[in-house]
Amino acid sequence: MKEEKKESPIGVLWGWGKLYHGKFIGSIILAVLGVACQMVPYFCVAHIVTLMLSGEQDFSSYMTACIVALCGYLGKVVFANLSTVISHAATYYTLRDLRENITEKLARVPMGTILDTPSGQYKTTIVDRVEGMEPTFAHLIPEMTANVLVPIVIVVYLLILDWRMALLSLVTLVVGLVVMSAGMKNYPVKWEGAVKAGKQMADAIVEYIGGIEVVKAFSQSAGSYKKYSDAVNYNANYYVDWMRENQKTMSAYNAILPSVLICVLPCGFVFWLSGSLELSTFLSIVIFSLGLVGPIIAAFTFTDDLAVLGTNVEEISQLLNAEELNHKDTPVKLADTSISLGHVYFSYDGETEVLHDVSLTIRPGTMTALVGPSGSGKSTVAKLIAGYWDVTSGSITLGGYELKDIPLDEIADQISYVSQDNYLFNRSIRENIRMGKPGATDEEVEQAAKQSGCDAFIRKLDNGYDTVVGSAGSHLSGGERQRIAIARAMLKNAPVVILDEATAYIDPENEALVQKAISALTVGKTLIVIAHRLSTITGADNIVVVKDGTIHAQGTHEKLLETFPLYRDMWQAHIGAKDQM
Ligand SMILES: Nc1ncnc2c1ncn2[C@@H]1O[C@H](COP(=O)(O)OP(=O)(O)OP(=O)(O)O)[C@@H](O)[C@H]1O
Repeated sequence: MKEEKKESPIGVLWGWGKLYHGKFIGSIILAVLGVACQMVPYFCVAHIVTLMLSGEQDFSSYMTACIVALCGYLGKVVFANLSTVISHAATYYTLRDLRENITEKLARVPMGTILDTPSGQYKTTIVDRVEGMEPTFAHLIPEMTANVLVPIVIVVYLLILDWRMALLSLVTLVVGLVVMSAGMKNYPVKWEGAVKAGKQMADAIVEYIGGIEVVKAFSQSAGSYKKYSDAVNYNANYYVDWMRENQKTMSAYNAILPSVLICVLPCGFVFWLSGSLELSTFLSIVIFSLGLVGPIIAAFTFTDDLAVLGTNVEEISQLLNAEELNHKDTPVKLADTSISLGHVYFSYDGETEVLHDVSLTIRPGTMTALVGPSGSGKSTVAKLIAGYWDVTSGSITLGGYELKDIPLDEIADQISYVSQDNYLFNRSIRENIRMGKPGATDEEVEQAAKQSGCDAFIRKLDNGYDTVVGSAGSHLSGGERQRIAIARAMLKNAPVVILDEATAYIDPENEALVQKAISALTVGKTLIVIAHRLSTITGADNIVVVKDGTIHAQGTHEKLLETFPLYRDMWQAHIGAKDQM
């Protein structure tokens, strides 16, 4: 098989910034001009030395050289700053686009991929790793290019002046490079380990904070905190060990690289004494050699960034290239809201099959209830219909079209999925409800809240509809969160509504109200309900009994009571439980 050629990390990076190539190229040109100007004072000093040695007495010649040197210095300051400003603008726009692309991508990958990844990892990639690209984009690209290019030009000039001295000025550079490459040999591997340690730490802290209620309730703070503190300690020790390992080579490198004169001076004296090197050339070369050091050291400071680039780019690319849900983009015209499942098989992990040969027809405008023991696969069926995952085999159609032929946003427009743990964002109640229909007026939002029976409790809150609900709606009770989620779905007014245990948290006092609201919401709609409380679905047009990932029976409440013992048992258990309440 032909192996696909992998693009270099710099190539990938350059591709990410393609909208801003003009700016990046501009910043490189300005940075080159800046470093070139930085070298001007060295030329001027060399020129002054030559003038002095030649016995020049004209004051204006010296002053001209000083003014040119000053201009060079000012030019360096202006060009370097302009380059930095432009490269940073291009960089932050690129990082913004990158983050937006990642979040857009997350909307297109199967829910399973997202749920199976600890949220700490997403935070690390989207926030830290993307931010880690800043030095590369804003500094490495313009500054390293400039700090490498200009010394090359100077070395060429030195070669013209005296090739022996030019080579001697490069000796410490070459030795420094060799020492550094020995030290950097394991850098990418080490950085990969550091990334892993960082991720472990992020996962541990996200888990600890997320589960803090459980931790407190079960007095396990020592135990669960240990996982976090272990991760933090591991991370710190990892960096300390790494630093210790590198200390000798880095010290040697730092000592060798700037000491250019170590060869230039003694050998220069020998050549001068032997008459093969002019004094003015010798002194000019000494001055230029010293001038070389600054840009070269500046260029070498980016080697760390270069070494970690591969790992960072790989991590971000993995997210950007994650497998997407298999859906077409061409809009379709759905005939109606009929839904049909044909011989559907499904596995979350590719190993354990959760649904086996499920076939089901849901007519438009009807109510279908999925009932069955816990873990039987009811939510899985509902989520497959909502397009959260692709089926492993078999087909699901909506309005006559295969689900995978309908664009994802069109499915989202057609279906409202209300579950028992609908997420509320840390914004006002008004904004949370408005998510059902962006652009809805305040009146529409309040109307939906009234219909879902939450207007009264919202008005009792200090800030009414403008009350901020806290992280994940933590300032509200389970039942309140639930009703807001129902209001959101009401506002959305999608033709297909899936209620996955949506009334689970509603207290008996509100249940009648919410049931009434749900009835109003679902008039003329295709409704799929998953309910443990069978009394809420006795009026369904079709009740589907799911057990062990297959459909065991379906029909009306009366028909199932008559013909299907498992349903009869479930009904008896439900009635019994109600009686005991
Ligand atoms: N994201 C997931 N990844 C892996 N397995 C899952 C996932 N979600 C559910 N499962 C498994 O799939 C099976 C069916 O789960 P599902 O949630 O569909 O059942 P259910 O009938 O809706 O249960 P309940 O009534 O308790 O909500 C279970 O064995 C469950 O452990």
